[in-house]
Amino acid sequence: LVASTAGYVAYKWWDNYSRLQNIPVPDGASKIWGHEWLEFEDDCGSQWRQWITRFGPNFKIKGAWGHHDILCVTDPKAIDRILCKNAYNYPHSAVFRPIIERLTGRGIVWVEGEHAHKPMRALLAPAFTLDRIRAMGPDMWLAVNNVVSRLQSQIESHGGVRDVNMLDWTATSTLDVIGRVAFAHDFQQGQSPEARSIMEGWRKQANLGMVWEGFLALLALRQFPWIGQLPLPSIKAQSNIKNTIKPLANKLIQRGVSDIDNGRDLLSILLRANLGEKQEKRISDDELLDHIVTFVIAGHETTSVVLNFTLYMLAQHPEVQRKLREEVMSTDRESTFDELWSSENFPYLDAVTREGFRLFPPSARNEKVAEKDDILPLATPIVGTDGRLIHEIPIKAGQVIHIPVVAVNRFSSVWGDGDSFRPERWIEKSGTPDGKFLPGAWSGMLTFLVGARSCLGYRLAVFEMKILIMAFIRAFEFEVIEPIESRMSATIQPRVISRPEDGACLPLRLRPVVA
Ligand code: HEM
Repeated sequence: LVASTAGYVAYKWWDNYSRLQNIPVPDGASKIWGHEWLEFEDDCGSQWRQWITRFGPNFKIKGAWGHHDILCVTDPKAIDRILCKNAYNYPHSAVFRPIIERLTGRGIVWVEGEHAHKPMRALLAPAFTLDRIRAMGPDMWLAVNNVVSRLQSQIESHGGVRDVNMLDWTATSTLDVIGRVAFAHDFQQGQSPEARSIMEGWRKQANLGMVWEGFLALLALRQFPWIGQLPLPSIKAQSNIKNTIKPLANKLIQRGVSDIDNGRDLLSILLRANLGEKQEKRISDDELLDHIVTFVIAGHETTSVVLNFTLYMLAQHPEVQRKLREEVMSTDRESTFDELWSSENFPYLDAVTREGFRLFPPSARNEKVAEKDDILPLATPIVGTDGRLIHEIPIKAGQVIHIPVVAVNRFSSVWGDGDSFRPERWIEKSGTPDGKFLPGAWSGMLTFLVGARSCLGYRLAVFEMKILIMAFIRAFEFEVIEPIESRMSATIQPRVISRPEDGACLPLRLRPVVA
């Protein structure tokens, strides 16, 4: 026993020693938690930005519980290698795969490897073309208007001003939109039992992810993956959303072909495409349902996160809010995709939307693991611990890599005043990298990632966000009640600084807009 323990410790030491030699490492690592606790505690990338300022765009951090060092990468050429040029060598970390399977089933976010992922993406991509998204406009407006009207009536019945936890309303509106556009389902402004169950399930997961216990649970799963197979209530709860959505979508499939002939929703589009395929190339109903669950999960929480923080920013910056309202009140029409997609008709709405997506990427950090040895080229050489310049970083198989999306999106060297909410930068164009910094990434930012596994629904998300902001700003004035911080969880969450025990929360004061 002693000999094998000593052998294991020696192997772990050598494995870690032989990785990432000469790469700078910040001080202040805990013997037990490495730097991972500091990373977890971070408020929207400030810790990463401090490390970047001190050690340059690429450095390593110590892993918790003796895990090997983790490489943090923000160099654009290295990111291009990981996400674009050699993307299939960098799958999601093994910890997340079972969680993704429990959440969504074996859909496109779960699938790994070029041979499995590429054909699946080719199958789903035609559901997200410009024409498809264009046709979803009326359904999106219907869902958003219903939620806004319900909120208006509540506020009127309370005498015209009300303090509201906006989290409830943003989650409701994005769930209602995705219900309609993913599988023609009406979640009844968050009132149906299924909607309540989905939203409560998410809130619980988000709250757990923000606290010490959630951090510990992830470390335990990484160290002892078999824990994920135990019948623990918190692990079983991860399947609740999938188990709620699948029967609802299945009903639509069972209604038969005639009903889906003209459907504009993603399920009808996929069903029609599937029926057009030769028998041997068709996918099963079960796989189709996994895709729909994936769309609902990928599209619901993410969009509500960006909307939460954008509304908070607007509440914090009344002058921006007033200017935006002036612009969106210039018409009371339900603007179409073509009117909203380009920046020409509503330049300020476009600028506010981009600024929200830039500052608050729901997935603040992307984690990848190298499958095979590789070499990461660097756009800018870094100074190694021995003082010499490093032009490329050799990567060993199994290396865990963090891409701190939120820090990349806020780089002051790229964006100027990167931490400030300043929509004007998109109008002046002076403070935007115009796609030169990360070629191919939407608006030069990493919010939707870039490359082989970038977001398939980004057009839908941007269109939806503009409709949501337009509808809420036309209807209400937003005021800050208490200062909010942003916390890392599966997606970033707002929390009242003075009341962390409340969990995810966004109290705002709302007044109806008088036309
Ligand atoms: C604010 C809104 C959204 C953001 C910020 C966002 C962001 C992302 C990111 C970062 C990924 C990559 C995940 C990873 O591989 O680690 C992703 C993938 C994906 N997203 Fe989105 N997303 C949003 C909305 C949507 C919507 C509305 C849909 C569709 C209904 C959607 C569908 C997908 C799909 C299908 C993938 C998997 C792509 C693949 O692996 O090939 N997303 N999204």
